[in-house]
Amino acid sequence: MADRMKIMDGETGSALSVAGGRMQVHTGTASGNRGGAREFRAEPCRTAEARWGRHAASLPGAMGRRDRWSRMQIRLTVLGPRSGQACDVLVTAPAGTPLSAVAGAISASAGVGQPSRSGSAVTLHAGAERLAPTAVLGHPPLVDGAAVSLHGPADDHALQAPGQVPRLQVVGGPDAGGVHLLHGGQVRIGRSAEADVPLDDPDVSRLHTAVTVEAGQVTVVDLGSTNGTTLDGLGVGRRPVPFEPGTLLRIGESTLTLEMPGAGRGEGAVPPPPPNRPAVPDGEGHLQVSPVPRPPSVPVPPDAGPAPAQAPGSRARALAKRLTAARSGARAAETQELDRLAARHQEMRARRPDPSEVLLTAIGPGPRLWERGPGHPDALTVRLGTVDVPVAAAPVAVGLGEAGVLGLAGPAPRVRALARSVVAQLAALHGPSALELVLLACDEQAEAWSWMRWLPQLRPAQGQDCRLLLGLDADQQQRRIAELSARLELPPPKRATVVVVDESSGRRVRGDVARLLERGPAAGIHALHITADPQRLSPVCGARAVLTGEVAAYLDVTLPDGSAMGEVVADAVSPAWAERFARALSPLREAEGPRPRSALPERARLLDALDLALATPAKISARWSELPATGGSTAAVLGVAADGRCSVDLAQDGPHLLVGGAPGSGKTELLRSVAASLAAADRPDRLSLVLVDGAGDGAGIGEGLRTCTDLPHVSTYLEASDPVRMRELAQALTAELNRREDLLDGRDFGAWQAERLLAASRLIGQRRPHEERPRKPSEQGAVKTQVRTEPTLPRLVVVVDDFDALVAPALGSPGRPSAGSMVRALDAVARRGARLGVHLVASTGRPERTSGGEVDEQARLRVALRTDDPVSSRLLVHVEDAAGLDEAIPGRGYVRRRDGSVTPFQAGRVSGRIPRTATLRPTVVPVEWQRMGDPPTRRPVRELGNGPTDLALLASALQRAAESAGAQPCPPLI
Ligand SMILES: Nc1ncnc2c1ncn2[C@@H]1O[C@H](COP(=O)(O)OP(=O)(O)OP(=O)(O)O)[C@@H](O)[C@H]1O
Repeated sequence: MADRMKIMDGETGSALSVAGGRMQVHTGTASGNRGGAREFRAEPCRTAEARWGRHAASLPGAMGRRDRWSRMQIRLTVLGPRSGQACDVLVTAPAGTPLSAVAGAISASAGVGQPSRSGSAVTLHAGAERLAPTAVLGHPPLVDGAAVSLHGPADDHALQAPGQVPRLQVVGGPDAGGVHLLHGGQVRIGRSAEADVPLDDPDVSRLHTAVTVEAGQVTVVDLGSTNGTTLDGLGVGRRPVPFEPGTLLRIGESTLTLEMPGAGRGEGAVPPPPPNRPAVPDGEGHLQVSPVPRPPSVPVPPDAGPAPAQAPGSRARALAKRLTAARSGARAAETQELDRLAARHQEMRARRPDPSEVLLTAIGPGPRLWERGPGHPDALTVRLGTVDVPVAAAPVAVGLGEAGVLGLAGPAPRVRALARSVVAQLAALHGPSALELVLLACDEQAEAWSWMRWLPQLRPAQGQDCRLLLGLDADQQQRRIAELSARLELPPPKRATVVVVDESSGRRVRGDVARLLERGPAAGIHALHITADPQRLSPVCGARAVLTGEVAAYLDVTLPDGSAMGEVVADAVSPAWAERFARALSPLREAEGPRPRSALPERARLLDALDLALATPAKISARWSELPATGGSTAAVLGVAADGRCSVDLAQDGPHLLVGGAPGSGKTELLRSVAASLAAADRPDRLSLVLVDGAGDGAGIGEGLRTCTDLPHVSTYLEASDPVRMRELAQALTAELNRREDLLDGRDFGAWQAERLLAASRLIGQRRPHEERPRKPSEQGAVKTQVRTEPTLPRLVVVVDDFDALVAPALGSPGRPSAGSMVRALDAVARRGARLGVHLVASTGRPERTSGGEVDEQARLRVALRTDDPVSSRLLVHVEDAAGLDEAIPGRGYVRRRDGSVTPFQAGRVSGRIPRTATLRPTVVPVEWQRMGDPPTRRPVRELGNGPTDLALLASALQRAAESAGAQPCPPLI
């Protein structure tokens, strides 16, 4: 356990330190305050730590900015010194941490050395790049999904865009998706490992074809292959022929194209593609890609019929007949029709990106990244392969929206290669806000899907109890199916779900998959059902693609309209391709737009909301010194609203605040937060707090308002279980009201304060006309002191928890005999207080009991936390919404102001333990991806130990600030 920590406040020079269980608040020297330390016996708490990063990141608006302690979390793969040895690790560290801080732990995770090994003694590479120890975690290349190697430079699969170099792209076939840069000279393509461009295509010879780049010209020759080479359908022999961009090079079942970035494509050249999308590092391991609202890249011409790829096979065959007729010299009109068709297919190829385009889209990130939202015409449409009818390499695609369930069948390795291509298209073209992916596969197939662990769409975004939406064993499968099944009755959300159900090993996924496949599409849950045997495909598949042929390179496709197409060359991509694709996608995030108004954090820390995360005396003194000499502040921060801090001003919006809610809804905590934030707002000689625990339960440790008594502003604390003191306080409160009436002599508190301010400024300005020189600061200070020595009247805020227990005390409760006098005194405060600078902040657990009383009537500021019923909510804030609030989120509520507006907010917590800096220490934890579908092991929510709370930290800082400002707390009322 790390038991030493120090938090410095750079602005003020103050510090909080915890060492050996003792907490010290050191007064800063930057503002000239006296140095010193105040001590608490404290056990550092292990659990409060987890909240820190989450809260800081979750606060919206002004408080949602990433502060200097924001947390960075990335998943990396560590490649060990022996090839093939790799493990994933989760690295958590404060943003800005250098690699050297975790290099030792990273190498230890691969079984090399000790975690404590100095970072500079470890050499790490990301691809071919040697990483400097000063490389910053969370910034490229050390972002989510990166692979770092310990054994020297790794194969540079360059997760960067390929830039302006000519490249060969494998656009179709059994090993599609490759992007090969042509730097010059000869490049041999073949099945052999010796080939410069190896292709896993059984119909390709070991060394099949060569492409040569020389003096800016690109040529192609056949290297004596068995099955020959064609370029746009024309045979290529041993003599080099020019290879033009845009033409199709066919070898075996593979199709390749040449791309020459920056170069035109001859006559009628295609305009250069749009530039890649900017991906801005957020310093926390991700790259933010902003959405580009634009029409689909190639709009469908208005007069165009349905895309041939989705057209019935008969239609395609008819088009082919017309092609033949035209070739044999038919009329010019037919030729025109052909040209139109060719252009149309060019468009279709662009709309149905081939696997190499899909890879470039992820790596760029390319202009088409996540282009398809819910209304996009090609949403959920995926390319399955190509067919040479009516023109070469026409893409064949199917819309999952229409099909509902797409069945893919064939021998396991081949069908998974096809499925990889389909899933990759979905992930490249639909952002995580438009698409959720879920994987259900049996244990033994899991490894084949390991690449999916990097996809952002596989992360749970709807509160699912897991770290990735995986169902790899019976338990995970049942959980995922239960989560999805719970949505079957609901209308489809905007965000689609695609479930990948892999049963190609012959084993069935556990759970009611049949029901999910049948009813899912109507609820926006689509599926890919993958089997080895076509007979085992679900009968509800709306479209099917069955691998055929000797080496399962072709597809028989049945489209949603029932039409069929044969001899489709399947798009298939390798596991290595998929891994590279998914890692490129892993760090990408959709840049956050403005937070929706309804979005509130589940937890909020009051000190963050007060902008006092480091509550140091100097910071508080500086705040108080900005207040006018007289008057003061009655601003109280309640917590966080959707657009930032949620605060109220008792004097302006009140004068009184009533808080209601069911047991456990967070009333007491909110009252503590109000007391704490009032104290932070003004000096204890100008604002005095009287605390009353109406249910008399303040004796328990950490209970009631007793925990606030260290605030220097608290002059009086009372438990309602003491009838004698209760009667005394009731009398004292009434006497205080009378005293104020006399002093103010008919004026109200605000006017009296204004008069004092005027008198003070007169006093300061009195001698000015006769003076030859302006007053020195020391002389002004003397005048201010003189103003202060006149009779002062602090604002008084009476905070009463469980007011309902005073109104209707339980039979036999010790305070019962005096409760009536107390209620009468509080009623008087409610009635007369506004004019006299006396405010009431009261909570009620039974609004029906307190409703209609003076306190209820006079409280213009009203809060409803979760209520047991709509009636209580209505009694509190005139709307019923508080009855629907979640029990699991204490502190969530609505505030109603004088003007009738009702705003949801999350109350700031002040009794929580101070977040420890220990969590801000970098950690490197190995992760087993197959287990990421399990419920995450959570730190216990219960706070352990009795470490210092935020409230104690604030109270200590306030006491020091009050001392250094010479602010004497007000005398007790009793
Ligand atoms: N804003 C908050 N954020 C996080 N936790 C909170 C918040 N408010 C309250 N809680 C937690 O909820 C629990 C109940 O809070 P609290 O005692 O304030 O509720 P209450 O409404 O006063 O309950 P009761 O009427 O039973 O006294 C406590 O464990 C507290 O720590």
